[in-house]
Amino acid sequence: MLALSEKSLRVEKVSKTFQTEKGPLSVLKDINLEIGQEQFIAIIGPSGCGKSTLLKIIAGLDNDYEGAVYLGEEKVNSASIEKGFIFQEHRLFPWLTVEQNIAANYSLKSADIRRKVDELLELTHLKGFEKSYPRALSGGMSQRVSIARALLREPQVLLLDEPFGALDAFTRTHMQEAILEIWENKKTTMVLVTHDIDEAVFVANKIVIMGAKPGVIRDVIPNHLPYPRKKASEAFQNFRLKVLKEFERWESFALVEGAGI
Ligand SMILES: Nc1ncnc2c1ncn2[C@@H]1O[C@H](COP(=O)(O)OP(=O)(O)OP(=O)(O)O)[C@@H](O)[C@H]1O
Repeated sequence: MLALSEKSLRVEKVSKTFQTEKGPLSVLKDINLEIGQEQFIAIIGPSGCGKSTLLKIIAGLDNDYEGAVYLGEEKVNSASIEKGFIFQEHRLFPWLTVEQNIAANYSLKSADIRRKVDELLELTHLKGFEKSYPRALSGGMSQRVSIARALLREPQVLLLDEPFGALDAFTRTHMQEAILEIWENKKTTMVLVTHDIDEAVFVANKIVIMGAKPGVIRDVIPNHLPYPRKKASEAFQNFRLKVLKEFERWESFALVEGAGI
């Protein structure tokens, strides 16, 4: 794999308004965020607060907004291989095998691609399934194929939009461990959107709490729990409670704000 250069991600004063039938809908307001290389950020927030919208803007999939997003010195204004995007649903090609899905528009006949695909099959624990078709895979395996496909493009940043949301609790934990293994191995910057506070505390070293209407950043909480983390440990539970309290504090604040009290 190519060595990654020093590049941090900067979101500067990003605001976004959708034009809807009912008029303009302000979804994001003055979002500022600095994500250092090799950081693992989790973004949590109530439904509809603009998490996915923010992730799409960071990815360069949406360019119709105010403010700016920088990757290193460069302004992000289009989707590029520097930013891999993982959606909640896996989006695999059903007519291609696992290895063909990972290679996608690259040829497996190239020795370099073959070597990289083999390395990723190993890393994502898909060895033995390279000739299988998506219909024969579980949800967790399919999502690992999507992640391997993104990693083949050697992204600087992996943007994950609720990637494990559709999985059962057991598979979810396995996937959280898998993504941490990938992070450790590839040193890719990770930005994960999740509804699950446990998940955020388990994987991230920085937790961003968003509020809704319009979407704003309420708080950024560093997570210094050492890896590997144990969900049943006292330290984990204490920190989880701290994040939960913070989240609920902002939620009740938002209710009061919304009620105009
Ligand atoms: N293309 C669009 N046109 C109009 N409104 C939109 C559009 N896309 C999203 N929205 C609105 O913007 C707001 C934020 O949506 P977004 O999907 O970013 O929220 P979210 O925090 O990711 O939600 P969830 O956690 O439920 O996935 C919502 O009110 C949504 O209805």
